Amino acid sequence: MTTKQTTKSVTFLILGAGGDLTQRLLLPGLGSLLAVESDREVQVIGADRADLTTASFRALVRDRLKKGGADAKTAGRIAGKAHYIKADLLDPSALADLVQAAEGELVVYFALPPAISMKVCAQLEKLDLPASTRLGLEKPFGADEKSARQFNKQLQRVVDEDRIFRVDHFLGVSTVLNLIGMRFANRMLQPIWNAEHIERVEILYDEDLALEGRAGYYDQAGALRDMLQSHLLQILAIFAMEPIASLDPQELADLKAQVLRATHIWENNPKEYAQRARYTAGSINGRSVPSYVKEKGVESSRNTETLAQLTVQIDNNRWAGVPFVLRSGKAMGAPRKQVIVYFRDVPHLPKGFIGDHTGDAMIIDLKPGRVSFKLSMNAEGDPLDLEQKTLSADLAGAQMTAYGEVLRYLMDDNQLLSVRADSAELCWKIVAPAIKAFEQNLVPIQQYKAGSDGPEGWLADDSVAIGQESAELTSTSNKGRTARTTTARPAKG
Ligand SMILES: O=P(O)(O)OC[C@H]1O[C@@H](O)[C@H](O)[C@@H](O)[C@@H]1O
Repeated sequence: MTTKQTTKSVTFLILGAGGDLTQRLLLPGLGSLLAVESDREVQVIGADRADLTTASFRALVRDRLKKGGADAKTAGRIAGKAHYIKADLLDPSALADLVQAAEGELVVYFALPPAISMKVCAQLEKLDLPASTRLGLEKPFGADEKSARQFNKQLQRVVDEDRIFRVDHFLGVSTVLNLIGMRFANRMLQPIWNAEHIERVEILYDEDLALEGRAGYYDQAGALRDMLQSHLLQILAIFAMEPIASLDPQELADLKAQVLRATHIWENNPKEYAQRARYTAGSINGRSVPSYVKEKGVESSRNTETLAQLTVQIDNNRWAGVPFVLRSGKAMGAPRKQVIVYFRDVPHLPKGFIGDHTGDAMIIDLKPGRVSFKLSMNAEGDPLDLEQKTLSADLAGAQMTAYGEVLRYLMDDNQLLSVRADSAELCWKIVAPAIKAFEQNLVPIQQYKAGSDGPEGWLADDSVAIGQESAELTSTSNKGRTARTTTARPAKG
C-alpha cells in the first residue's frame, strides 16, 4: 500500500497525559504511525495534574514511540520538542495557556474519564480556539442515549461536528476496514450479501485478557457497554451497510447511521435476546486468574457481566429476519475475534449426492487477520460423497496499530474512521432494552470459569465447531501465509 506523506504540522495536546491510555495506547499508536510516516511533524504537549516534568515526559514519549515502532531518530526528534505542562484541566486560564502553546493545527485529545472530559469541554467553550482545532475523544460517548446527546451538544458548542473525532479504535483495525474492500471489490460476494442467502451473522470478540486492574472503569460498564454497544455495533454497521460509492467520510457516516437506525433487539423477551455471565477463578494458559468478584475494586452486588451476548435484527429490505449475534467476553480460554456469515442451504441438492452439504460459512478472523470459507465439496473416495472443507487465507499484518491508524486520520483531518454524533446516540438506543433488562435482573447472570469458552449452549453447535477449528488454524497460521484447505470438524453434539 502506498502511504501519503504529509508536511502539515500538528500539535497533539493530550489532556490526561499522565494516564494509562496515553502510555499504553496513544503514544505507542503514534509511534506506529511514525514508523510508517517518519516525516510527520507532530508536537506533543502533555497536560495533567500528575507530577511529571518536561524532561521525564520527553523520556516517556521517546520510550513509548519506540515501543510503537518508531525508529530511534524519529522518536528522539518528536520527544525532543515535546512539553509537559502540569495543569488543573478544569482551570480556564490553564487551558488557555495550553492552547497558546500550540503550533500549527491543534488536536486536543481527551485521555480523560468522560465526566471530566465533559467539564473540560465546558471550559474550552469559553476560549477562543484556533480555527483548525479538532477534538479527539474516547468511548464511552455518554452513558445512555440522553447523556450522549447532551455530551454531543456540549462538544458541538466547542467546535463544529466536522471537527469532532469520536475514536473507536476498532475502525482502525485493518480487517474491519477490509470488510468494505472485500465486500465491494468482489463480484461473487455482492449478490449474496442479504437475507435471501445469509441465514445468520455472528460478531464475536472473546478475549483471554481478564480485568487487568481496570475495575474503576469496567465494573461500572461491563461487557455490554464496553464492547457490544460500541465496537461490535460499529462492525455491524460496516458489515451491513448499503453499497458505498466512495470512501467519503460523510457518506460512510450516513450509511452506518442508516443501518443503526434500523437495528433493534431481536424480540421482546430479554431471555431470548440477551445473555450475561461473569468469570470465576480459573487459569488461562497457565496464568491463574482470580474470580471477577474478588478482583480489587469490584463491587459484586453490581452484578457486572464479563461476558455478554445480544441478538439484534436489522429491519430493512436487505436484512429482515436475519439474526445478528453480538458477543464479547473477558478471561476466555481461546481468544476468538471473528465475524461469521452463515449461508442458507441450497434450494436443491442433486439427488444421488450424499454427505454433509449444509453449514456453508464465511469466517473473517479480525485478529490475526484471516478469511476462510467453509464449503461443501467432494471428499476423498466416493465422488458423490460431500464433505465440508475449509479454504483459508491469512491476511498480512497491518502496517500500524489500530490507534496509529485512527490517529493518522485525526492528524490528517479526515473523519472516515470517527464515530459521528448520531451513531454514538443510536448505539445507546439499540442496547437500551438490554441494559434495562440487566439492571432489572430479568436476565439471570451465569458463571463461567476463567479459561473456559463461557457457559455451554450460548452459541449454536456450528459456531462452536468453527471456533475450535479456528483455534487450530491460528496455532499453525504463523508458519506460512499461503491458502490452505482443511477438513472441518463435525459439529459438536
Ligand atoms: O483487542 P483490543 O484492540 O485491545 O481491543 C479490546 C479492548 O477494547 C477496549 O475499548 C475495551 O475497553 C477493552 O475492554 C478491550 O479489551
